Amino acid sequence: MQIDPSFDTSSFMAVAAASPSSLIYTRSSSTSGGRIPGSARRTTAVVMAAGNGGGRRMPHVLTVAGSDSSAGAGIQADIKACRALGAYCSSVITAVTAQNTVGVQGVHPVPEAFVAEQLRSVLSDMAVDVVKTGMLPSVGVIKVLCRSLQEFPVKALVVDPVMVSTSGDMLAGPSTLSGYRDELFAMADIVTPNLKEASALLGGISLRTVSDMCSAAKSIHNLGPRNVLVKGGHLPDSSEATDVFFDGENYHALRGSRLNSRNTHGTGCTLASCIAAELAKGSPMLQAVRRAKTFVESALDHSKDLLIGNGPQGPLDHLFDLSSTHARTAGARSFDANDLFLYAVTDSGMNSKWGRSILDAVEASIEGGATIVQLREKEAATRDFIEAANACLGICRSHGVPLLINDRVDVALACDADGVHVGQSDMPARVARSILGPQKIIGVSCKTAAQAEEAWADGADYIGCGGVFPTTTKANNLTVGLDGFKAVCLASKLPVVAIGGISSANAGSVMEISVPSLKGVAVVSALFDRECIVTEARRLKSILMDSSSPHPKLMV
Ligand SMILES: Nc1ncnc2c1ncn2[C@@H]1O[C@H](COP(=O)(O)OP(=O)(O)OP(=O)(O)O)[C@@H](O)[C@H]1O
Ligand SMILES: Cc1ncc(CO)c(N)n1
Ligand SMILES: [Mg+2]
Repeated sequence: MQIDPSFDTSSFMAVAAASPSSLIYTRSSSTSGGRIPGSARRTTAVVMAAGNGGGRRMPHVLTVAGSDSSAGAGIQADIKACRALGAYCSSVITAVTAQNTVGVQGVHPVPEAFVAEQLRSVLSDMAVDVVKTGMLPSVGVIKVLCRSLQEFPVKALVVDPVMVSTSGDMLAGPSTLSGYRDELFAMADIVTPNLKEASALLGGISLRTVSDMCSAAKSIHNLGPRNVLVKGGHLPDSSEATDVFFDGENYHALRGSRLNSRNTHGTGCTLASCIAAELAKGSPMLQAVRRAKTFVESALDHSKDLLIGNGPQGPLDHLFDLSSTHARTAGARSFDANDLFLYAVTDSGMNSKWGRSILDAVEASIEGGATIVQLREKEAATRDFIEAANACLGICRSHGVPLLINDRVDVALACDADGVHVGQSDMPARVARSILGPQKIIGVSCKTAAQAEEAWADGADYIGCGGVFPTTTKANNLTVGLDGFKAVCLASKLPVVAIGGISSANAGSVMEISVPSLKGVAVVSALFDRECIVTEARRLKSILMDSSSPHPKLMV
């Protein structure tokens, strides 16, 4: 099987449309003795899907492997890894294993005829792009697979010659060695043995160095596969996890640093599945291998502190990316207007005047009681701004304090901040909302009731209204005064935070306006242009609490 690097889904749809789908299906149901229920209905569905050319196709990997009850390796790893990289993964189960983080307690092979039946079910119907193999417990299963692949050719075949688990337990009999060498390797686009498997395939030779791995890759290449990846996850005394890739001409040492983690069970299955997923997406082989290795590294890194099981070998969390997606989409942080109570807005000029890093300033404001932080960096280079925002986000998240970015929607996106605050001449809130999505917090600076109305219509969460008092922080800033401020608060459908010239001397008079929409005060110099930010924040907080109706958050 040749991999076609130019493979794309549209050309595939054309082939699918041209092939007599119903004929394929009829053939498959007759050989399965008519045991697939609803075959007539499904035949119609296939014809319709192929006929109208519509719908969304996903790159499709079929894994032919064993089930791992601990779900870190085997079929379970393959399905998760493929999905993490955007491919659909169907599965033909060759064996059911009983295993956990201690080791393998039992292996129950699936009868060969039933492996054949599963293969036919999937390959005859589901437009598989790439087949990936894992645990093939007997030479009989290898032969069944070779026959199926001859009958239903796919774009590429990835063979992970699983023989021994990381815990040292046998997952395939020695007779499978001949099955791999004499039958399957010749059909494989890539074979991915670990050190023990490479050694076993080559009669038990010792593999201790990267140079040994290169020789092994060449010898295995002579057995027929187009490419070989000898995995060095178990290379002794190495601070690196180096794999050797050989395409028949060139060797590539794929270096990575070795991560110190208990949770490495399933790295091999994951790597091979990721290669298969990338090939199904159309990547050329070396790129697929590199991307797969990068994914394994990320998964290892994200799973370092995972505590699953009591044995020495824990699983990877393949879907680690879902955690951040979940936090973003499950409304983990929906806007709470009470967070506006003591709103700290940073100022780089003041920080440099007092010789403070932005991070120290933010940390001190939170320690003193700030309930929300906005980073307002007018001069910083974008790269520095993102770096500072990432650091501040760590502090804010650990205290449950939302972090907003002034003006820069791109920076907010880059660091996954909680939202943005935009002024009247910045990006319109409506546009910011469409870019940031429904979960992020958006605040808008408003001086008039009309602007407050527009902010509400644009999907903002709150408005900042001012300058309530004259300020030197913002040049040429029109002061609306306490009366003008109160008028906007009364008109606003959104919660309001007061801003402009607010300090511990006048914060009480602002809160005493006591309009329901008024939720707090925003301060810049009253915190950051003072010697001790913590003290000033504490002072302000107590003034606000004394002069406002009880703050719901503080009553809990
Ligand atoms: N501790 C580690 N740090 C970084 N990369 C690792 C580590 N362990 C394994 N890898 C990488 O993971 C991939 C799988 O290699 P490994 O040699 O562990 O395969 P394996 O023995 O088949 O795994 P399995 O446990 O699934 O059987 C390789 O790319 C390897 O370099
Ligand atoms: C089912 C299964 N396949 C592969 C491996 C290799 O890690 C394993 N431990 N279990
Ligand atoms: Mg392995």
